Amino acid sequence: MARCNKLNFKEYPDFEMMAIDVANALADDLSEALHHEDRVLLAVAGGTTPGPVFDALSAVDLDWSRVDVTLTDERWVPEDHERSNARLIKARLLTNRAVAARFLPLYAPANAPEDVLAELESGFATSLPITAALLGMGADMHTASLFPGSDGLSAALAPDAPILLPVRRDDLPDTRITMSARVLNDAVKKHILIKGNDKKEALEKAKHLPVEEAPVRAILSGADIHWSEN
Ligand SMILES: O=C(O)[C@H](O)[C@@H](O)[C@H](O)[C@H](O)COP(=O)(O)O
Repeated sequence: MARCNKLNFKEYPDFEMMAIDVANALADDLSEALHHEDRVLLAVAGGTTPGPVFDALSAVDLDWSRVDVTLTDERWVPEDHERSNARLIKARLLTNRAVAARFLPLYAPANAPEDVLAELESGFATSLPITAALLGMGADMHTASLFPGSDGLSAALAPDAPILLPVRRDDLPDTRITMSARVLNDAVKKHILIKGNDKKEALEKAKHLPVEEAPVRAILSGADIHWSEN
């Protein structure tokens, strides 16, 4: 993999090739870990970019019955809501061969995440650390729901942060729940999937900013960055 300013940066000629390559990389991470672990944990971002990765990954032949699948973050909306990441994952990833995987949700019916945080975290009691994480990034340098300027960010960046935290910012339509930076960064393998020149430039900029302004920095160390222009 080519190195770009010390990041493990891989550039692809098009998004389709990138999606297939990233799906294969995730499948390799999981298969390798399944040789020596009873169960493995895959954590994936939602949003608009990773759908084609999920399509390819869901068709891979591996022992999905020993795979737990969760989200790096979620919108605090019911699972049938159009902005629900769980809805996306169930439609695009937990299908085909991957239908045998076990889903660990970051949402439970309650008005606010604070009401059910303990219950949600208990789902991870025996699953952490994350075996493989597929993360995205916004042009504002957020990753998962670690948003610059949000309520909850400094707690989520703390070295002793809990597994899950609520995050709010006035301009976000939903309350978010996110895995803490500590838990995401502890993933055995981290893949960051980004598309477009604006995000490539944002990533370059992030390396020179404090983590509070560029939260993606918290998970960059050792991560493989996968980028295509279109
Ligand atoms: O559920 C989410 O929205 C995320 O986990 C979030 O961090 C996402 O990865 C970025 O916002 C990039 O989103 P896009 O892929 O839509 O650009």
